Amino acid sequence: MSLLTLEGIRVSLEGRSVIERADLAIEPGAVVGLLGPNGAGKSSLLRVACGLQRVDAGAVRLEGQDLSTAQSRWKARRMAFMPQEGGAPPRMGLGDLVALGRLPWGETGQTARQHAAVRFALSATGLVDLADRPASSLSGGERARMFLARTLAVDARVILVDEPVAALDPAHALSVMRILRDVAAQGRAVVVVLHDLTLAARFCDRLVLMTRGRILADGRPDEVLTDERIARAYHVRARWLGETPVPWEIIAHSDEDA
Ligand SMILES: Nc1ncnc2c1ncn2[C@@H]1O[C@H](COP(=O)(O)OP(=O)(O)OP(=O)(O)O)[C@@H](O)[C@H]1O
Repeated sequence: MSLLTLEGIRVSLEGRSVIERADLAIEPGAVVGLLGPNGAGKSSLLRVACGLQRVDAGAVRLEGQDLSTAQSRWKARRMAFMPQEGGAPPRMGLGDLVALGRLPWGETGQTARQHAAVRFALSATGLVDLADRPASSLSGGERARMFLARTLAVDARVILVDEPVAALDPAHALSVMRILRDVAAQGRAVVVVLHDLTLAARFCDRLVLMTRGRILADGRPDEVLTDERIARAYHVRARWLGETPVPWEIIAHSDEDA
């Protein structure tokens, strides 16, 4: 059974249609990459998926239950969302901010920080040594990893992340994509908005390509990322040079064996 389904979603904002019609079923165990040019509706669709965006038509179901009638704590324990803009970090330490991911479980303060999910999130994002730093003192990339860590700390079965690697250097981008794969392999469903087609093709099991509020294609990376579709969606020409649509790809950290 799908963990998360979006059925016949339509959204308009300030009189403009933002999502024309979208149907999506998300299964556990997979990383789904949500792609498309700026303004295609990716963030709007993620916000719909986690119940933050009102819809004009359609329904979202989480574990078969209509999200609009689901109890908020039930929802918050099952679904974690990392928005594109994490906002200015409040005046607190990084470790405490990541521990906020435990709030849906009724844990606060030190008990939350001691939770295995928080320790896992800090370690997976490479932030253990920064846990006592004020969140406001972090670099853009460290901050992005902190917000991802807070999302992972929820220990939710559905993880929705909007552009988690946009601010990251290649090594950290690689780490984050591997984390997403690892958590999906634990039987979770991961939906990740990406602009990097190389990372998307390499790490996602499935890609959903959006343009102008519609889903243009949905399938395996090699099925979705055709020259014709890349041109249609992004208005760029891509040349397929074998395994990936670019002549090189980042394959591992430099201290790892080839
Ligand atoms: N609050 C709003 N009011 C009016 N229009 C909005 C609002 N939020 C988003 N939009 C519009 O909806 C469309 C889709 O926006 P959305 O943020 O979902 O796109 P996106 O695919 O995530 O883009 P990007 O890659 O630039 O992040 C855009 O044209 C945007 O201008």
